[in-house]
Amino acid sequence: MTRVALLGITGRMGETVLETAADRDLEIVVGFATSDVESVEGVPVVHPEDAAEALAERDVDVVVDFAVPEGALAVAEACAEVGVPIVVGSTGYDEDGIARLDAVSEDVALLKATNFSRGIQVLQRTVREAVRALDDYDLELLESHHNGKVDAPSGTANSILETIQEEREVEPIYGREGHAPRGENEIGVFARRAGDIRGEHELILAGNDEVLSLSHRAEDRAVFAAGALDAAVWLSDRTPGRYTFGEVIDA
Ligand SMILES: NC(=O)C1=CN([C@@H]2O[C@H](COP(=O)(O)OP(=O)(O)OC[C@H]3O[C@@H](n4cnc5c(N)ncnc54)[C@H](OP(=O)(O)O)[C@@H]3O)[C@@H](O)[C@H]2O)C=CC1
Ligand SMILES: O=C(O)C1=N[C@H](C(=O)O)C[C@H](O)C1
Repeated sequence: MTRVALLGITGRMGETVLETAADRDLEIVVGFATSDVESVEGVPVVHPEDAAEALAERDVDVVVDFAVPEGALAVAEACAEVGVPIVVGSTGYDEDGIARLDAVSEDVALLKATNFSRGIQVLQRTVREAVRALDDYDLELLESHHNGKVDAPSGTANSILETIQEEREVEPIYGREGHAPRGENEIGVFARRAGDIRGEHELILAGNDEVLSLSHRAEDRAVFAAGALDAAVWLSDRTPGRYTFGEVIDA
């Protein structure tokens, strides 16, 4: 049975991962969070500062992160110290954060994905094909999330943008106002925050008297939790390096 540590155990995703783990052949043996709570659903909660000690003491096989970059980096560096693989689900990294994750992956297996739904993985492949085939169509990207989300645009929207930029030179414009004629290579990127929307992403490609819309809607956070736990089990016995969720799906 895979022994998992859960970073962000007190959060929205933490709660869903605990529920999803209950039906699987794995055990959440410790959680990390900065709040002053002793346990969540019977799982002991430890401050990220004490992560290295807790990972070793509780014989953890793999860490799953749904927190914030600051906390994830601290725990990822503890993973590197004690040799525990980590699945990184938190979003909102800057260049320095990405470089620190790369350094961690020299010592342990690290899998980072901005979205653990299988549908988004397929959407990404479809986006690449559509952008290649319709190479002169205008592109616009929209994402919608719950009102508690702190990073914008979403990690997934940024990943979709990266895929597009691998195929075509585009200049992202984050919202428009006033006199704002569309530049030839622009891609408008828009973020909505409302209610408890689980996560919606849409790319439109428009030209030649038609509009192609590629979209995805997560209906429950369980889709992300399930994907992350699949990734955790898959990653737990891998050698050091960077891995992708696409590899888990294709395995
Ligand atoms: N890759 C994917 O498929 C998905 C990614 N996400 C990402 O997961 C992250 C969490 O989302 P969500 O659960 O909605 O967010 P919440 O705000 O509900 O939860 C955040 C969690 O992080 C913890 N936390 C906050 N600050 C720190 C810190 N400095 N060190 C350690 N832990 C900390 C919080 O606990 P406390 O305050 O007690 O420390 C809490 O448990 C976000 O980045 C989101 O974008 C979300 C869904 C899917
Ligand atoms: O914060 C969320 O909720 C989500 N975050 C991820 C992101 O930033 O793309 C994935 C998903 O859309 C839900």
